[in-house]
Amino acid sequence: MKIVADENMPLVRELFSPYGEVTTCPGREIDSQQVKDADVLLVRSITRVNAALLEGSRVRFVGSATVGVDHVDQHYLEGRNIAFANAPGCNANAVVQYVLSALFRVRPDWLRQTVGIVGCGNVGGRLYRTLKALGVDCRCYDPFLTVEQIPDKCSFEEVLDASILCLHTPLTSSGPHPTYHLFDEQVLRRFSPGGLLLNAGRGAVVDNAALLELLPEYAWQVVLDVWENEPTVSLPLLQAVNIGTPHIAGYSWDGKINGSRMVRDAFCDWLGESQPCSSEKTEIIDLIQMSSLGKAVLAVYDVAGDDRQMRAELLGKGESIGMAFDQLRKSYPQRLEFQHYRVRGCSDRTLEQQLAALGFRSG
Ligand SMILES: NC(=O)C1=CN([C@@H]2O[C@H](COP(=O)(O)OP(=O)(O)OC[C@H]3O[C@@H](n4cnc5c(N)ncnc54)[C@H](O)[C@@H]3O)[C@@H](O)[C@H]2O)C=CC1
Ligand SMILES: O=C(O)C(=O)[C@H](O)COP(=O)(O)O
Repeated sequence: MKIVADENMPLVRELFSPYGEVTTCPGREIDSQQVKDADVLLVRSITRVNAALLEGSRVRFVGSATVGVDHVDQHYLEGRNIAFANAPGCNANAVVQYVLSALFRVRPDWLRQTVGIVGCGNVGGRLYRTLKALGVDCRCYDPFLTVEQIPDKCSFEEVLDASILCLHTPLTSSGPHPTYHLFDEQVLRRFSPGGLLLNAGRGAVVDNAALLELLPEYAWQVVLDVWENEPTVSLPLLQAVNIGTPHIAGYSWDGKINGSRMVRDAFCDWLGESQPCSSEKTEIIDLIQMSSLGKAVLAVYDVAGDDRQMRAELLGKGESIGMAFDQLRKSYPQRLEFQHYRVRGCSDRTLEQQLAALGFRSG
């Protein structure tokens, strides 16, 4: 069996070589020539999977080690009887931890403010439960969920009244509630001046040109992990935001490995074989002298480092912005999630409980 895979899918050789011959290449270079005699195609979000790529190939299974599926023409795959699997929820912890880091970095007193969450699935729902455990006032907009699923469900108008807005929707352009440019000029103008807007869903959920134009007037704080027209992001917008990162919110090591494993497991199901079990030991790192929640979060993951690197690599790059953006993602350092950290010697009971709510170990 011939398996063609994005080289940025960690452990792909270890996980898939028991089933066939694995060839890897950069995701943006996967083309119809490379896949024409492949049986299996494994991608991440940067490979467009559609008729142009697959027509005439013998691909029977497509796996995407991602949550988002806007790069995959699932309708085409169904029509051609090509099996498809993605990795729902694989990196939800990573994105929640990115959000916490960004909030502590940009607005240290955010715990006392109202946080609006738009899109309350694996990421937004986990963020909601984490914030509730910390006692934060939340309101949630997700037209596909019930109030039983999300007790603080509210209308779109109400979510726009929050002082902090976190966007975690997929990118959709059809259906009853499409998200493409959901935050267009008119909607952005309804968001409180001085509010904090964070987008870690998909870039085009926010009209980036409108955001850039309105920013001076509304003095929002802005955190963007995702951008319209990635990898060619708008440099004026990067300069205008408080935190800008190269679509790495979900890039914890755990999240990326989960993605690869979930696709491998779905592939085994498709083959009708049992899923191999993994017996990996969790690496534990000790943290000491953590006097506050913000200190612990930023000690483990400080989003400001990713922001600095993005500015250093992209600003002044001219035509090679896209290459620099992709390179930052490809060479992203190993980032371990909070569950790998044990906080020692914490004498404050409330802080200990809050750390536990975020997934830190105690001991
Ligand atoms: N920045 C990054 O690294 C990452 C970005 N993502 C993006 O974030 C999105 C969300 O991830 P998950 O929570 O894991 O997906 P999910 O599929 O579990 O949840 C998405 C939620 O958005 C809701 N939704 C859909 N349309 C909506 C609308 N018009 N208004 C409000 N809510 C709407 C759905 O009902 C669902 O509950 C993904 O589709 C992906 O595009 C996901 C992981 C990492
Ligand atoms: O899972 C998703 O959806 C994401 O946005 C991923 O974190 C994107 O990572 P790549 O697939 O672009 O490496």
